[in-house]
Amino acid sequence: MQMPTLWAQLGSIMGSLMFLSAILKSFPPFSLIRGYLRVYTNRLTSRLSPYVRISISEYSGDCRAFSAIQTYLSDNSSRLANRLKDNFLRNTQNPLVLTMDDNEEISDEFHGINIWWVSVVKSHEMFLNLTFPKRHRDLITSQYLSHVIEEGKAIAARNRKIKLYTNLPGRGSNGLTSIDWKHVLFEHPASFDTLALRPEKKEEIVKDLVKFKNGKDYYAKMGKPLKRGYLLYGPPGTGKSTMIAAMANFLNYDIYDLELTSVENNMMFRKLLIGIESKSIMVIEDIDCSLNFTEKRKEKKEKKPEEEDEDDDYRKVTLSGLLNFIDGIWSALGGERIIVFTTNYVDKMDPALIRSGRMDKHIELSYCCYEGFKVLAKNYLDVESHHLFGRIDRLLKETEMTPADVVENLMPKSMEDDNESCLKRLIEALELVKEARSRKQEEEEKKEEDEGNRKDLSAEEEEGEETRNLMTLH
Ligand SMILES: Nc1ncnc2c1ncn2[C@@H]1O[C@H](COP(=O)(O)OP(=O)(O)OP(=O)(O)O)[C@@H](O)[C@H]1O
Ligand SMILES: [Mg+2]
Repeated sequence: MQMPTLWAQLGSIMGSLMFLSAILKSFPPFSLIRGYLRVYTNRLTSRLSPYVRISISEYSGDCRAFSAIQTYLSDNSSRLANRLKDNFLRNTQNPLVLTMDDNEEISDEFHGINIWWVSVVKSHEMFLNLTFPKRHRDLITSQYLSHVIEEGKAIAARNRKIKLYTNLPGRGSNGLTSIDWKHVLFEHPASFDTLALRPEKKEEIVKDLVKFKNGKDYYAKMGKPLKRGYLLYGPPGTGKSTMIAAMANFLNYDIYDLELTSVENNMMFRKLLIGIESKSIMVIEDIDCSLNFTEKRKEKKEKKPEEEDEDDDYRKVTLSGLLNFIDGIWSALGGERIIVFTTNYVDKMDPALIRSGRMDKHIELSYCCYEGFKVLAKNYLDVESHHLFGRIDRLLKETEMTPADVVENLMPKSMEDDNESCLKRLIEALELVKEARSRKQEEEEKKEEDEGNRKDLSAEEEEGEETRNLMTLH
C-alpha cells in the first residue's frame, strides 16, 4: 500500500515552501523569516495531518536496535520493496543481504494498522522514517517498535552464518609483522547426531553446553564471567576437531582457530584475544606442541642473553601469559566465550594448565565403540541393523580402532560397493588389527620371558661365582 497521496501532496507543497526558504537564504535579512516559515509550515502540516512521522537515526540511541530494525525491514523488503539494493555486509564472503534502497518505501501492517517506512540518507547519516496514523501513536511506539526490534534480532540470529577465523601473519604498514583474524564461512556438517561417541557421554556434553548457553542469569548471579573451558584429549582420529565443529554448529558460535606458533609475543596475543567476538569458540589445537614450541624458542633465546630485550619476558607467548589471559583479560571483555584445547598426550600437559577451574571439563575421545560404529554406519551407509553388526560389536570389544579408521573402511569405494561389502571390509580390517595386536602381545610376552630367563641365568652365574670364591677362601 502506498503512503496516502493527499499527505504526499502536502509534502510536496512543503517542499516548495522549503525551496522558497532556500532562495530567501541567500538574502541575509530574510534568514529570520525563512526560519519562521519552516517552523510554521512544519507545525501546520503536523496539526492537519492525521499521521505521525518518527525519524530514527543510525547514530542516535541504541545502534543495535537500529540494525535490528534494518534487518527486519531488509527481510520484509525482499518481499515488499520495488527496488532492491545488493549489499554485501563487510566483505564478499558474507551471504548476499538485501536491504532497502535509499528513499525506498516499505509498507507494513500491525494489528490491522498500516505503517510506512522510508530510508533516507542525509549528509552521510541514515534515517529510517516511520509514518503511521496519529490515533495509534501509543500502540506503535510501545508495541510495534519493540516487535520490530525483537523480530529483527530473531531474523539476524536465524540468518547468522558461522565463521571460521584463523590468525594469519602479514606485514603492517610499518613493515613489521602484524597479525589479524581472517575468516571464511564455516560449513562443516558435523553435529552431535553424527558424532561417534558413547550416548551417555554425548548427552553429558550436550547438557553442559545447553546449561552454558542458557546460563546468563546463573553466571551473573554467581558473579562469574560467561566462559567455559574444555580440554579434548585422545589419540589422532578420535574426533576432537569434529567435536569442535559439532559444538560450533550446536551453539551457532564462530570458531577462532588460534595458531599459537605464529604469535610472536604477548602483545600480539592480547591483540588477537581482544579481537575475538562474543558467541565464539576459541580453539588451540595440539596445545602440548604449541606450548613446547614457545618454550623451545624461549630456551634458544636464553642461550644468547646479549640479544634479549629488556622486556623480552613480557613479549614472549608463555604458558603464564596464556593462563593470565584465560583468568583475566577475556573475562573482563564479557560476552559468551568457550575455549577448547586439544591434545593427543594428556599426560604431557602442564598440570597448571589443566588443573580444575582452568579447564572446566576434560573430555576423553577414544577408540570406536559399538554405539559409535552404529552412528557411523547410519551416517555413511544409511544402515541401522545388519546381520554383520554382531561380529563387528565383538571385534570392536577385542581390539582398538579409531573412528577415523572405521570411517575409512566403511565408506563405499566404488559404485559396486554395497552395505555388505563395506561392512565386510571393516571386519577384515578389524581382524587384521586384532591379529597384529595379538602378535605384538605375544612378542612382548616372549621378550619379557627371555629377559626373565636372562636375569635368572645371570643370577645363577653370580651365585656360582660367589660359591667358588667362598670355596677358594676356605
Ligand atoms: N568421533 C567421531 N565421530 C565421527 N567421525 C569421526 C570421529 N572421529 C573421527 N571421525 C572422522 O575422522 C576424521 C578425522 O577426525 P578428527 O580430525 O576429528 O580427529 P582428531 O581427533 O581431531 O585427530 P587429530 O588428533 O589428528 O587432530 C573426521 O573427518 C571424521 O570423518
Ligand atoms: Mg584434530
